Amino acid sequence: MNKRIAAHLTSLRKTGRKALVTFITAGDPDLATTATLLPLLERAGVDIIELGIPFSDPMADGPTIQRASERALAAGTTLSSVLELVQSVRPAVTVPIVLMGYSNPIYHYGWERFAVDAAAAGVDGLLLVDLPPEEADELLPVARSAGLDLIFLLTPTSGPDRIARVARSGSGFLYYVTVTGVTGARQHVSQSLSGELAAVRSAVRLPVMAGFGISTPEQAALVAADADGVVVGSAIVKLFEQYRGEQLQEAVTALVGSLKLGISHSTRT
Ligand SMILES: O=P(O)(O)OC[C@@H](O)[C@@H](O)c1c[nH]c2ccccc12
Repeated sequence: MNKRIAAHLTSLRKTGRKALVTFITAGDPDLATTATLLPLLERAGVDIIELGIPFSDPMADGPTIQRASERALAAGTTLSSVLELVQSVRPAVTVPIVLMGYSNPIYHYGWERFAVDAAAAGVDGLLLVDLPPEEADELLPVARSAGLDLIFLLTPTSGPDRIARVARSGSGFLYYVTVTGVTGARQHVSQSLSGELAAVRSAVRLPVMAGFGISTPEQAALVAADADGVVVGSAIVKLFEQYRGEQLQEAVTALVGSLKLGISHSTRT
């Protein structure tokens, strides 16, 4: 269990607040921008930072995040330089940092070496999109001993056995993917989401963060009502296609602020 994630989510729950989790790709458009944005995201109100490790074949990502990965790879971003970046910004960022990625680069880096190096850099959690609990037998023990939470995904098609398996293997929080398909802003939140989230939350002890397709404060408020927090990625990453420098910082701050406000108006527990 990672102390930073558990402490932060417990304090939110005790004060009846919902978490805002945001995703950006490390190295998009360069690592200097990422180093500036991580403390800025915390100041804007983000509770957990998801930091994407750019990958050449991001099969779970829609076009917006695919293009972010391409920009980061074009800038020469590597797994090692992402870990160095986290280490350099860690003193300025108190909220948890969760690395998001695909298992291939981590496998080549070495499961145990990665868990040790990531924890030493100040990473709090890891979500590997294409590594279900059944294939995490090597990573789970070394992540646990390094104090890294392994976060697993649930989807609308996850049955009771799957939910139990993911809840047993994962720690920190569970990620509920609100729609079937890839990441990317959607027009509407699924009508069945509320019931699905209620069912998952009653079956697991871990906090449940819901993501995919959330791009407006209204959508964030709607989803937050039935989850412990919401995840927003593409709507933020889209700003990287339009802005750079100070303008990007202002745009990210404004969007995060509006999402945070939307979630704070969210009702129910
Ligand atoms: O981009 P969206 O639709 O706002 O969804 C969040 C998502 O981008 C982020 O959590 C994420 C980025 N890459 C992923 C791969 C799998 C699951 C989740 C992710």
